[in-house]
Amino acid sequence: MTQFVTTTEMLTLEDYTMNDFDIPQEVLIERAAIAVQEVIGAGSFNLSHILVLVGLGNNGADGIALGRLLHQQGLSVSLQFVGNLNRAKASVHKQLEIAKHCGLHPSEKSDFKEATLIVDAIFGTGLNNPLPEGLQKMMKAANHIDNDVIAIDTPTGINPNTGEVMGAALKAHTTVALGYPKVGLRKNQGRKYCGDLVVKDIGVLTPDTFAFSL
Ligand SMILES: NC(=O)C1=CN([C@@H]2O[C@H](COP(=O)(O)OP(=O)(O)OC[C@H]3O[C@@H](n4cnc5c(N)ncnc54)[C@H](O)[C@@H]3O)[C@@H](O)[C@H]2O)[C@@H](O)CC1
Ligand SMILES: [K+]
Repeated sequence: MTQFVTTTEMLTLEDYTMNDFDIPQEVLIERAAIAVQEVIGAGSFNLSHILVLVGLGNNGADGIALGRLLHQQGLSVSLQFVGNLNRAKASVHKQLEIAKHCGLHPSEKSDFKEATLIVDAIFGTGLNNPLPEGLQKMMKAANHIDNDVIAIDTPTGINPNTGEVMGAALKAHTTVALGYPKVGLRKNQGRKYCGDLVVKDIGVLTPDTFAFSL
């Protein structure tokens, strides 16, 4: 049976992996990106133009790394930041530098309708408040466009612990859960918004003695 986790449990396991085993965060981010790239490759998505919506935390960093891998595959990729880059985590700046070295630069506002596939890398397990109003509008508008959406880890706007919609949420065709799926994906609206749930190992380690709460 699939093991679901709370965000606190996921953070504990990520810290254990990075601190007790000295596995750098960049390794987990790269593996997250490769995992989503594999799901995209195995699916029947239209890859004519891929729009990656990038947030300011580690979920965004996963998205930039994925965008870079898809760009290096020869695909047409736009990276669009959601929020002010000046407030982004160090992991986002680091991934952006790498992407730029590889020839992938962030785009100004993109037309969602031009994208045949949207990657949702705005918020993951860090979402802890209702989405800002502007973002709620963007999510509602995007839900009316008929293109596939792949969510990295969780669909943006879904509370990863309760499955509730935090103001608005982006409906995914497929959600690629990293390490373990978060419990909100099987509760309330979380189940509907995540679409097909694919769980991928990204090398997060779990102590033998770890007591899962679910
Ligand atoms: N912890 C790690 O080192 C790893 C995390 N990973 C990825 O990182 C994600 C979690 O990353 P983060 O903890 O950085 O969080 P997110 O990237 O989900 O969110 C970024 C930040 O946004 C802020 N925020 C939350 N709700 C908001 C709201 N409504 N309006 C505005 N800002 C808001 C919070 O300060 C949060 O830290 C996971 O879902 C996964 O995709 C993976 O890359 C593996 C490694
Ligand atoms: K996401």
